[in-house]
Amino acid sequence: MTRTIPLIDLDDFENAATHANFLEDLRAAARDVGFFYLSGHGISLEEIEEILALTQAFFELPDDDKLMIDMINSPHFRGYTRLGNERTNAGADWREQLDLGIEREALPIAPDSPPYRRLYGPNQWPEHLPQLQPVIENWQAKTERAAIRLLEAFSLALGQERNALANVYCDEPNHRMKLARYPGKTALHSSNQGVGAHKDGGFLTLLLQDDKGGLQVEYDGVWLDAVPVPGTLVVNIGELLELASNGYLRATVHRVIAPPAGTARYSVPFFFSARLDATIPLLELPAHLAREARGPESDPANPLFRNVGENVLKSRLRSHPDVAERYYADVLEKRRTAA
Ligand SMILES: O=C(O)CCC(=O)C(=O)O
Ligand SMILES: [Fe+2]
Repeated sequence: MTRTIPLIDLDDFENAATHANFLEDLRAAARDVGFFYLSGHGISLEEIEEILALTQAFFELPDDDKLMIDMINSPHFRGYTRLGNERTNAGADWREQLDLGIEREALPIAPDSPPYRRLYGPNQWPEHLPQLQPVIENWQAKTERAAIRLLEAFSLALGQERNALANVYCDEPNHRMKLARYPGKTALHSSNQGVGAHKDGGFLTLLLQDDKGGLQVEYDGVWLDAVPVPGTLVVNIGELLELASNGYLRATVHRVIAPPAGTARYSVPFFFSARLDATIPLLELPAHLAREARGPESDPANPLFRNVGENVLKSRLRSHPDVAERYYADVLEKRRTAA
């Protein structure tokens, strides 16, 4: 049994000489640890440095600038979240962040529209950092491309057609991302929780982290450190891929430990999901893989929904109770009375 997080090179996918081994390594990495480092993702070191520098510049803006784009202004869960205002696994997280999604107009909402339609809409951009928007849009395009290539590779590795999952993201792939800053511990805040233990809700997460470390992956009952590897992204499986593969692949539990006093850690997670109106298919696995599929995990505290919009909305409502109360009171009320 390995106890290290493997490295996968996406360039090996398109190369006839390495294609078959690549698929086998990908399947094994995703099945075993559920986390891997990714190179060959098509993003240059300059682009990585550029987005990390702008992430830092964003958090160095005066508080007033950041609070002007507070997430509480946005029914689409876009914008700035102050330290301590986000919750994971019933604890307060210790990071500040800017949440971003696909830039588009809000959809018209009718009384019987599914609530997840409220998730579509514009971002909130900081007025005094105009360089940010083009850099984010470039990052979204590049990571989306890498995520789609990976999903194609996963489909093949699971014995499917290359585009077996395409109809759940085609035309309208959906994703969200954030810029995050984890401050070091202080006398006032000595908890270890940067972000509490959780699974990601989408298909795949492609995360850029700086060189500080602190990301940990649960593997066979122990926490493994996802030690930073320069130039790579860290990829993990989300709940939608767990559902599609009938639990053959598992959405991996992970967390972030707060950095030591006097330092800060920056990260840029990108969460690739699917059309919000899509339903996740159950892939028919070849017999030798189907035998090893455990079924999706059933956790009453975290139900997994095949309806993409519902699954995405579930984690948004849980992470940002203040935004939920303001714009989704009707949904919360319905869930309370149904419970
Ligand atoms: O910042 C990180 O390294 C991980 C963040 C994370 O797991 C998340 O936002 O879902
Ligand atoms: Fe996560």
